[in-house]
Amino acid sequence: MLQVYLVRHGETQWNAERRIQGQSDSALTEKGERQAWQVAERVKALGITHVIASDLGRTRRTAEIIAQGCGCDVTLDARLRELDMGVLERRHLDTLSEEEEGWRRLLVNGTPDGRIPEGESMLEMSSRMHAALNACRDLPIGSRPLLVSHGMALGCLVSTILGLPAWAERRLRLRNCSISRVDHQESPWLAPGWVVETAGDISHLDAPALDELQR
Ligand SMILES: O=C(O)[C@H](O)COP(=O)(O)O
Repeated sequence: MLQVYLVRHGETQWNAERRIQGQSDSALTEKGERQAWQVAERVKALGITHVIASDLGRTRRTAEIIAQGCGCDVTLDARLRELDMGVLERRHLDTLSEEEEGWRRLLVNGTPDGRIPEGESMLEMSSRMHAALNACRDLPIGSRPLLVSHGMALGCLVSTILGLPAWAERRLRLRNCSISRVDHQESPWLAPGWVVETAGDISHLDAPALDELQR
């Protein structure tokens, strides 16, 4: 059975500042680097064969550290990027106007094509995240990949695997450098396809980790 590990990148400067990142980027903090090393330590005995990461800087750096621990190379896949937050990227959460907050609510209130102006919908993100996950099934038999991605992107992926809507991701805390695992099974009785084995595990971290909402 194919097991795929899902890791959210380490804490970044903008995570700490509560600044919206989306497909913009900021560097890992010292804590974020340490978190990535703790993931590497945790997974190095799991027989990871591939480390595949969103091509944004924060996920690439996290993946480089994990790959060093696992003795793998890093492969980049832009489909694993965070939601494109359009005109609100780089903005501090506490500076948003009522109208701008309304745009964010469109993402999570079930509006099918809800999006921030110039941004991406949750359905569009869900589609590319599933494509990236399903690409793991084309890896050689016996592969054990680890994907490095982002809070909303991974929350949306796990939620939709569970049969929840893409916007349910707000109900699932995936903190910085949390580890989740999804398995692909063939059993027709036990829901064939992807199943969630674990979600949001942070037991390997030595200090509390941020959720991007920080509330
Ligand atoms: O700030 C954002 O865009 C998200 O809420 C969190 O994104 P991240 O998981 O890439 O930090």
